[in-house]
Amino acid sequence: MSDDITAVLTPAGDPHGPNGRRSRRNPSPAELVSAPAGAAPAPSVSLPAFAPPRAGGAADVHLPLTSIPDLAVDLPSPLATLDARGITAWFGDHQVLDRVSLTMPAGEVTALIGPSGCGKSTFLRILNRMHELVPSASLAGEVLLDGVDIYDTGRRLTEARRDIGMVFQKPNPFPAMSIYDNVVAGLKLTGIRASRDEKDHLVERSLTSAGLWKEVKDRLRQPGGGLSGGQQQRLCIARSLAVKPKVLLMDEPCSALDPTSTRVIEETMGELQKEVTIVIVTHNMQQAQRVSQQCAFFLASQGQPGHIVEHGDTAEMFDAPIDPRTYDYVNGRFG
Ligand SMILES: Nc1ncnc2c1ncn2[C@@H]1O[C@H](COP(=O)(O)OP(=O)(O)OP(=O)(O)O)[C@@H](O)[C@H]1O
Repeated sequence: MSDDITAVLTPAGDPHGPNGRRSRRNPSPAELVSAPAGAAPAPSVSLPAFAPPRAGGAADVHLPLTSIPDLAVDLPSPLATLDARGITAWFGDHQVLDRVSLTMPAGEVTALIGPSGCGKSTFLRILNRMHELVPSASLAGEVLLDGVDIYDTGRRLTEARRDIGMVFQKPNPFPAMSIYDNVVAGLKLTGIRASRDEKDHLVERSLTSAGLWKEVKDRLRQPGGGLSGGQQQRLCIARSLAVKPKVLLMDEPCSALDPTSTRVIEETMGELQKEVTIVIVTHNMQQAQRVSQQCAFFLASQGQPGHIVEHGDTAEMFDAPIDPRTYDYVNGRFG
């Protein structure tokens, strides 16, 4: 990526529509940096189904790159709590979540568990406004980051994405781009300027936090695609960390990895939670127990939309769940 790239940001428009539903808008490059490898960019859409037309349509706005002084220094982001309130979600007319409320406390790891199709990933994607990339998607409810609604019309989409990063199931570094450039890629795409020294510092800091620095410090100019799967996933974590998010969302981050790489990522999460609040979707009950302090059990039963059956302290959820369905699920009796 060249240094003179101009960040092209697409205004979010009004995410609220009639009936309290929020709906889709055009993807920006900042969204595409966090999109899974191989995922087709969301189609360019004119106007959301539920939002009133805006004069002039969704024209791109070229914003100058801005320097954010606190970004590239050692100061950690203040730990933040993420609060989802009454989240209901649809794909077209298909309701997939029903009034899901969950507090994900600052500095803790919250695990989302439940059978396939119960809406865990949809919920996760709502937490950083990726749900709206799907053309038919809409939602109702609030997502508060330290009390501020990330869907508020006064907040830029890129701001929400910077504060709430995402790591996907399949590692998705830019394969031909160097390890160094992979880490700093998010800066330009979120409109942040940093000096060479700041970038050097940020790369070392982010790779160290992601548990990868020692393995790659002598080959930072080699392509990210040359790393092993587990290393690539940690590179993606480093890329997310480079913009100093307050929350890191992880959607089955170890499901494509071998047990050794999985253990390294889990250890990395243990260190990371000191500087960032983590929400992880996992099908691995042992992993949920190992890495999380809070746990939420989702279920979509008998054609009903997904909802939370039970949530709370992870040890209690596994040792003494209140609901018999939770007991059955965490003991492998279904799902
Ligand atoms: N892009 C989409 N378009 C239409 N329906 C979708 C889309 N993505 C998910 N769904 C539907 O939403 C529901 C919830 O899916 P979601 O992927 O959130 O569940 P999940 O619990 O994460 O499942 P898994 O554990 O298998 O990943 C499912 O019925 C799914 O088919």
